[in-house]
Amino acid sequence: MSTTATNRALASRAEPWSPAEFETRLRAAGTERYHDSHPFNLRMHSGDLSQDELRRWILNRFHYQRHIPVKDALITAKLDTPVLRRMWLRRIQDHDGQTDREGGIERWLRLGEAAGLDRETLLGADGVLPGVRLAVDGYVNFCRLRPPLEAVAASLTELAAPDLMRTRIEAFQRHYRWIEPQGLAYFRTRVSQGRRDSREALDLVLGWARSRDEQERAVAALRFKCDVLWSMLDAVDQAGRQEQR
Ligand SMILES: O=C(O)c1cc(C(=O)O)c2c(n1)C(=O)C(=O)c1cc(C(=O)O)[nH]c1-2
Repeated sequence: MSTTATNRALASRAEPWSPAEFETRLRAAGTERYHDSHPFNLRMHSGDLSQDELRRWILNRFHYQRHIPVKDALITAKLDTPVLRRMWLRRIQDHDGQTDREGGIERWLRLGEAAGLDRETLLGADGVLPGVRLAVDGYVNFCRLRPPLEAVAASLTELAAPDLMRTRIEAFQRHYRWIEPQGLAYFRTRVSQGRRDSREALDLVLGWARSRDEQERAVAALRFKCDVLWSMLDAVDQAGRQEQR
């Protein structure tokens, strides 16, 4: 038996963690390797990114943003009650809006414009780095292939996202004044949306994961998602360093 299979067999026999301990482990998994401590994010927050580096990040992160509603549609299709589907459908609407010219994707396009990137460039996706494409594909396919428990647990990186948004807004206002302030609307909106989304997802995961094996799968899903976000920044960071040579 492989190590993973052996661990699973042992986990399936172990007592489940108490709800409090499970929540503590989830929160720890979501913060230990969260991308707020990635060197690229640290440089962003201390004002050390060049205009090109920040534009490259905005363009590459747009690839992630535009796939969030796709992965949320895959999750919605797995949910088996109207209440749950309605809850998850709202996430798609948050990103896609109810009509043209609204929603999170539109706000991200406006962030790009505020930073001097036109929407055709963002939508054309020519500058999306291979590592970013793979990381985003990895996340979308994870949500396509895994059960709802793991797909929803993967979204729990959002537990830490609202704090990061606030840090980012302050950093942009202080260090990157060349970005027009109305471009920051995306981040402002995500503070409350992220808080609500992560609370809902946490309640689902705490309720669904009954056995120790399920609890461990949820924690592993969250670690995987941290790796997705980390790899995207690795790719963006590396591209900047190559350019400087
Ligand atoms: O800028 C960020 O650092 C950040 C992180 C995350 C995250 O932690 O997954 C999301 C977002 N932003 C975000 O804007 C967003 O809409 C979002 C959706 C999800 C998700 O997994 O469902 N994560 C995130």
